[in-house]
Amino acid sequence: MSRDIALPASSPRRLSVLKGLWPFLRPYRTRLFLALVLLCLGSALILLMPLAFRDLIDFGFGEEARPAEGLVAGPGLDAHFLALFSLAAAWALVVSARYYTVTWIGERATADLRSAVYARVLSQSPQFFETLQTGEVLSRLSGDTTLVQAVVGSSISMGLRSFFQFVGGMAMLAVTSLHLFALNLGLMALLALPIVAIGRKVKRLSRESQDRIADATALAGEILNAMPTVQAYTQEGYEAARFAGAADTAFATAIRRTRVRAALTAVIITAVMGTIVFVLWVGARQVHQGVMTQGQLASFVLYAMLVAGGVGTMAEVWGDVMRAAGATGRLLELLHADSAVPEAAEPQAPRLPAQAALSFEHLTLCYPARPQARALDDICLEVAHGESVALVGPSGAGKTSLFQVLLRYYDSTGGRIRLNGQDIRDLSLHDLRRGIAIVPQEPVIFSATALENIRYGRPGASDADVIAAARAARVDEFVERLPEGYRTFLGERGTRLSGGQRQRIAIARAILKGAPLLLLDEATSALDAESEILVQKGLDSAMQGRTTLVIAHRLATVQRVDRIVVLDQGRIVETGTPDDLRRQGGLYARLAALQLGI
Ligand SMILES: Nc1ncnc2c1ncn2[C@@H]1O[C@H](COP(=O)(O)OP(=O)(O)OP(=O)(O)O)[C@@H](O)[C@H]1O
Repeated sequence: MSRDIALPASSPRRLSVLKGLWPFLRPYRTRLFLALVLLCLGSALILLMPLAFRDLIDFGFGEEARPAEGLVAGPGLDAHFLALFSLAAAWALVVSARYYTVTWIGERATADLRSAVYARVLSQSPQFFETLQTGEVLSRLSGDTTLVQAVVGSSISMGLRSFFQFVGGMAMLAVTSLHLFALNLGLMALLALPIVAIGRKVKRLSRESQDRIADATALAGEILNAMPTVQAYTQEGYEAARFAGAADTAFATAIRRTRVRAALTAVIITAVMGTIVFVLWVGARQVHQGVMTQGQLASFVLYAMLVAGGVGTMAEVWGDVMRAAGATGRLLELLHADSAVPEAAEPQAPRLPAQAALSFEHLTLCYPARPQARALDDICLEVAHGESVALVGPSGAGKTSLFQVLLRYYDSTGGRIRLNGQDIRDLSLHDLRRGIAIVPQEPVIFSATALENIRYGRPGASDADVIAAARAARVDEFVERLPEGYRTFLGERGTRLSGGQRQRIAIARAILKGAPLLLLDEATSALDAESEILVQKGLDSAMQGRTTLVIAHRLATVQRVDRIVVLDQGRIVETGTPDDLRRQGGLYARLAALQLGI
C-alpha cells in the first residue's frame, strides 16, 4: 500500500527482487540469448590469447618447430604473430557486438520500466501523494532506473564475463602448472581477507557520501522552489552558506572514502604484483631447471592476470548488483502499488452521458490521514440536471471535500453519490471524470503556449473552438496583448501570468471541455471586480444547460444561482434560494450581513 512506499530505506536488498525485472526483459529474450552467445565466445577468445602468446615465445623463435603442440601449425614467427593478431581482432569484434547488444537491452528495458512506473503513478489517487512526495517519485524514476539500467546494460554482462574469465583462467592455470597454481591459490586466499575487510569500509563510506550529496541536492531543490520568498526575506547569503555547508560535508565524506580507497588500491596493487612477481620467480627457477618452458611461464602469468582482473571486476559488479536490487525493489513497489480508489470490476456504461443529475445519499467522508474526523457528515442533496447550486460556508466546512468525492479523488466512507441514478463507483473513473469540468482553487498552467493550455480541456478541439472558449472566459483580453498572442509560451507553472489570468485560462479550459457537470471552486476569486463581472458572463453562458456546483466565499458572486447550500463542519445546515436563506436568519444571513451589508 502507498503508506509503506514512503520508506525507501526499508526496501529489502535481496537479490531475488531482481526477478521482478524479468517481465521487462522477456520481450527481448532473442537478443539476450545472442548476448550470452557473444559473451561465451568473447571469453573463449580471451582465454586463447595466452596460449597464442606461449606459442609465440616457445615456437616463434625456436629452430625446432613442433606444430602439433601449438595452436597453429606454422613454425614461423610471422604465423604466430598473425595468429595472435587474428585472435585479438576477433575478440574486439565480439566484444563490440556484445557491448552493443547488452547496452541496447539495458536501455530498452529501462525505458519500458520507467514508462510503466510513470503510467502506474499517474493512475494513483491523491491519497498516494499525501504520503509519497513527488520528489521521491522523481528520484525513483530517474535515479533508481539509472541504477537498474547500469546493471542490466553492463554490470551483469561484465560480471558474467569476469566469472567465465575467472573459472576458465583457473582451469588453464591448473593445466599449465599445477605446482604454481597451488602456490598462487594459497597466496590469493591469504591476501583476500584484508582486501575484503577494507572493501566493506569503502562501501559503507560510499553510501554515506551518496547520502550527503542527496542531502545537499534536496536542500537546493526546496530552496529553488521558494526563490521569491528567499529573496523577499533577503536570505540569499544564508541559503548560499547553508548549501556550501552541505557541500562541504559531502566533500569531507567523499575524501574520507577516497583516502580508504587509495589505501586499498595500494594494498591491492602490491598484493597482486607481489604475487605475480613471486610466482614468476618460482616459475623462472622451474624454467631454469627445465620443468617448464618460457612460453608456459609467460602464459601462466597472463592467466593469473586474467583471474585477478576477473575477481576485481566481480567484486565491483557485486556492489552494483546489490544497489540495483534495492532500486528494483523500490521501483517494483511503485509498479505494484494499488490505487486507494479502485476501478469498478465491471464498469457500467454511463446512462445519460450528456446529462448530470446528482443525488448525494447520506454521504460521509473521513480522510485516510484523519480517520476520526468527518470532513463530510451525512450529506443528503438532490441536484437536478441543469440546476446551479452554490456551496457556501466557513473555511474548512467541507466544500472542496464534496468535489473531491464527486471526482473520486477519495472514496466516501459512507453513503453514496449517484450520477443520473448510477452510483459513481460503478462507472469507470475515465467515464466519470470525462463528464466533469472543474476550475480548481489553484489553477494549474503547464509550460506550454496559451492555446495548448486551453486545449488541454479537449485535446482534439480546433483552434476556432479554443479561441471561442477563450473569448467566453475573457482570456482574449490579455492574450492578444502578449507578444505572440495565443502562441505565447506561458512559462513553467504559468509564472508569466497573474493569478487572475491563470484563473481565466482555467475557466476557458473548463468551458472548452463542455462536460455536463461544471464544478467551480472559487473560480473567480483572483479577479478584479470588472473582470469578474465579465468572466461571470462567460461562465453564465457556460452554465446554460449544465449542472453547476459553485464554491464561493464571496456571496456576491452567487446571487444568481438556483439554490444555495450552506455547509458547516461537514454538514448541510441550510438550503434555499438566497432570498429564502436571508429571511431564515441563520448562518447564511449572518454571512450575508457581514459581506453584503444586508
Ligand atoms: N487530504 C486531506 N487529509 C485530511 N484532512 C483533510 C484533507 N483535505 C481536507 N481535509 C480537512 O477536511 C476539512 C474540510 O476541508 P475542505 O477543503 O473540504 O474545506 P473547504 O470548505 O473547502 O474550505 P476552504 O473554503 O478553506 O477551501 C478540513 O478540516 C480540512 O482540514
